[in-house]
Amino acid sequence: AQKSRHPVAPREARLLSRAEVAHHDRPEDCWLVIRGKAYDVTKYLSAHPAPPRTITDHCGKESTSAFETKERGRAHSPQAWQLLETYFVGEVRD
Ligand code: HEM
Repeated sequence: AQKSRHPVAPREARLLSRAEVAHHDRPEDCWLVIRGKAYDVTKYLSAHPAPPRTITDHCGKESTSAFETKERGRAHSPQAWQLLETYFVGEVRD
C-alpha cells in the first residue's frame, strides 16, 4: 500500500482555520472557538445544564466571551474548564 503523504499529526499539533471551524455550525455538529482552541462539543449539548440554545447559538463561532461569562456575567467553574478540554480538537490559527 502507498504510504500516506498526509500522516495524522499529533493531537496537539492539529491546526485549524476559523473558516474550517465555521463549517461546524449546527447542533448535530457543533464546534466552539475558546481562547484560540477549537472544541467539538456536539456530544455535550444534551448534558449541559442550561437550555441547548445557550451553546448552539455559538456553534462554528468565536465563543470565548460567551464561555467566560455564561452570557450572564459569571464564570464557569474550574470543573467546567476541565471538562471543556476533553472536547479539544485543535489550535486555531487565522
Ligand atoms: C459558549 C457557550 C456556553 C454558554 C453561553 C454557557 C452558559 C452556561 C449557563 C447559562 C449555565 C447555567 C447557569 C450557571 O451555572 O451559572 C452553564 C452551566 C455549566 N456549563 Fe456552560 N455554557 C457554555 C458552554 C459550555 C461548555 C462547552 C461546557 C463544557 C464542555 C460547559 C459546562 C458547564 C458546566 C459544567 C456547568 C455547571 C456550572 C459550572 O460548572 O460552572 N458549558 N453554562
